[in-house]
Amino acid sequence: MSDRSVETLLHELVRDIPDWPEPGVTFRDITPLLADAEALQAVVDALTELGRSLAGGPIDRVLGIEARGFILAAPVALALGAGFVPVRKAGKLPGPTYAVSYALEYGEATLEMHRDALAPGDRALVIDDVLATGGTVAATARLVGECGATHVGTAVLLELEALHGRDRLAGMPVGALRRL
Ligand SMILES: O=P(O)(O)OC[C@H]1O[C@H](OP(=O)(O)OP(=O)(O)O)[C@H](O)[C@@H]1O
Ligand SMILES: Nc1ncnc2[nH]cnc12
Repeated sequence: MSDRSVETLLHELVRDIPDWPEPGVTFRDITPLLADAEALQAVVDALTELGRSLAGGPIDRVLGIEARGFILAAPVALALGAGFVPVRKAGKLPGPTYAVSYALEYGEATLEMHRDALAPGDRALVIDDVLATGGTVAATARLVGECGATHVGTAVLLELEALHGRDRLAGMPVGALRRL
């Protein structure tokens, strides 16, 4: 366990990259945080607890969103004793999928999930690194709904409040370890 709080770790170890991937965007780079063993353990523990409290009940599957979400969601799934489900960018999953297209802070994307990844009634927790415009989480919640499963919550490291993602996710249980 780190002596530094999760808030402090996120402050110290997430680095701002100005004008990347395009002018006007300040990219929040989590790679220094991932490279610090204590910090990585601390944020995985904190996301696990946040996810548990958002869900307020059983969690059958933890969904990780490609690519940075994968890194955090798999250890959270292990900690919760739940299975892991990858939500991938278009064209990467081999089986029949559901697909949803959405807009990002920088550009557009399509997310896919295997149709049989969740059974009707499954309770799914979503884990990602950054909540920005909310498009990614909204698309993922739609994929969960397509399976007849329940989105019990989304937990992220960072919420970029200026982009008002939470407005788009009204009514969904969403939590962030740090708000910027
Ligand atoms: O709230 P939004 O505006 O939808 O943005 C948040 C998403 O943007 C980033 O993913 P990106 O598509 O850049 O993928 P990456 O993890 O592969 O870098 C980030 O990891 C979130 O998934
Ligand atoms: N500014 C940002 N930094 C890192 N990831 C992001 N995803 C969307 N906007 C982002």
